[in-house]
Amino acid sequence: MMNGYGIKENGEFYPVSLQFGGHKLCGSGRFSNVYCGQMIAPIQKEVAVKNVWSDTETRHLKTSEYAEIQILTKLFHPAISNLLFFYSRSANDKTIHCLVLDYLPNEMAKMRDQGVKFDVLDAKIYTFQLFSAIAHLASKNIVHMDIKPQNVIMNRSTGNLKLADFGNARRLETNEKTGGAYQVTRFYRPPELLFGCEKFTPAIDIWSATCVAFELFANRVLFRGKDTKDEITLIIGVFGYPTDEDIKSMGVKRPRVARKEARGIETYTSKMLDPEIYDFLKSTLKIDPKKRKPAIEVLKLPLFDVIRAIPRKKRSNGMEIPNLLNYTEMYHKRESEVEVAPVDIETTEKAEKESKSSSSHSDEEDKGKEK
Ligand SMILES: Nc1ncnc2c1ncn2[C@@H]1O[C@H](COP(=O)(O)OP(=O)(O)OP(=O)(O)O)[C@@H](O)[C@H]1O
Repeated sequence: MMNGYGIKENGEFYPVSLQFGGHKLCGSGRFSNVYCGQMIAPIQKEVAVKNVWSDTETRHLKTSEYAEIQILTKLFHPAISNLLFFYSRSANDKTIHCLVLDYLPNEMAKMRDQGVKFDVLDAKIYTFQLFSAIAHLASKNIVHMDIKPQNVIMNRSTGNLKLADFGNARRLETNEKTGGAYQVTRFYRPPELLFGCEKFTPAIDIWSATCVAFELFANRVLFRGKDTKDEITLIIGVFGYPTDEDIKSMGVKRPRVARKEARGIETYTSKMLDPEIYDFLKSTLKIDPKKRKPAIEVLKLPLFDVIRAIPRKKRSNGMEIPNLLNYTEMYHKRESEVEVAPVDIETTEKAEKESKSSSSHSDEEDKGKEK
C-alpha cells in the first residue's frame, strides 16, 4: 500500500491508498522511467507509472507542486494520458515524483521504427484524436511543447490514441519565454521557434501535430533537418521565404538562409496523398502561426467525415471505428472513481516522507535519472 493523492473534479487533491500489482519497464525518457502494470486499488485498471527524479530546482517542491502534475490536474480528455493519482517516494536521499497515468500499449515512434504502416482510415482516426487532444489543451490555455511520435501512445487494436508526456507543457497565463530555438524536437519544431520567437502559443502544437499526422499518412518524416539551419532551409524550400507580414507577426529577425521559391507541399511530397489530406496540411502548415487553423476547426474538416458516419465504418482489422463523437467536446468530467477515505492530508504527507523506498519499483532501475 502506498499513500498518494487523487484529483477531484474541481482540481483539489484528496488522500488515497494506492496498491499495484506487478510492473514492467515500458519506456524511459531522459529524466524518467515509465512502468506499466495493473493497479489493484483504489481502482482496477492497467496504468502507466512515470517516475521522475527531482532536480536541484524541484527538490524543495512537494510532489503536488511539481509542474507536470500541476498541468495535468487541469486536463481531462479521452485523447490525453490523464493523471489519475500521484505519490512520492525516496531513494538514495532523492525524491521521486510518481505519476499514475492512463496507459496505452503502443508508442507511435516504436511502431514506425518497426516498419508498421497505417492505412488512410487509421491515419484519419489517429489524427482526429491528436487534434481533439490539442483542442482541449488550447481550451485550457496550455501548450504541450513537445508533440512527437515518442509522446503519442496508441492501442492499435481498438484504434485509440492518447497524447503523453506533459513534462515540457506550459500554461499561457504565466507569460514565460520559450527559450526559442531549442524547444520542441527539431523535426516537429515550428518556424517561429526556429527563427527565435520566444512566445508560447497553441499554434506551436498545431505545427508539431501536423508533422506527426503527416507521418501517419505518409509513413515518413516530413522535415528531417540535420540541424536548425537545415530544418529552416527545408521549410523555406516548401513554403517560400517568410514575407514581411510573417516576420512582423512572429516578431523575429529575418532568417539568414537563401531565399528560395516555394515548391509547395504537393511537389515536395511527390503528390503522394489524397487532395483532402493536402487541404488539411495546407490549413495548418503556415509560416505565420496566426494563420494556422486552430485545432477545434481542424476537427470539422471533410477529411474526418468518415469518423462521423453512422453506422460506424469498420477498420481493416474488422473492428469498428472507435466512437469519437464526444471527443470534440472540450469538457469531460473526471469520474469520481474512488470513495474518498477519511484520511487527513497532513498525516498522509508525513507518512509519505517516512515511507522511504516503499515501492515495488526497483530503485536500481531508476538510478542515474537525476536531472
Ligand atoms: N501513459 C503511458 N502509457 C504508455 N507508455 C507511456 C506512457 N507515458 C509514457 N510512456 C512511454 O514512456 C516513454 C517516456 O515517457 P515520457 O516521454 O513521459 O518521459 P520523459 O522523461 O518526459 O521523456 P523525454 O526524455 O522525451 O522528455 C514514452 O516515450 C512512452 O514510450
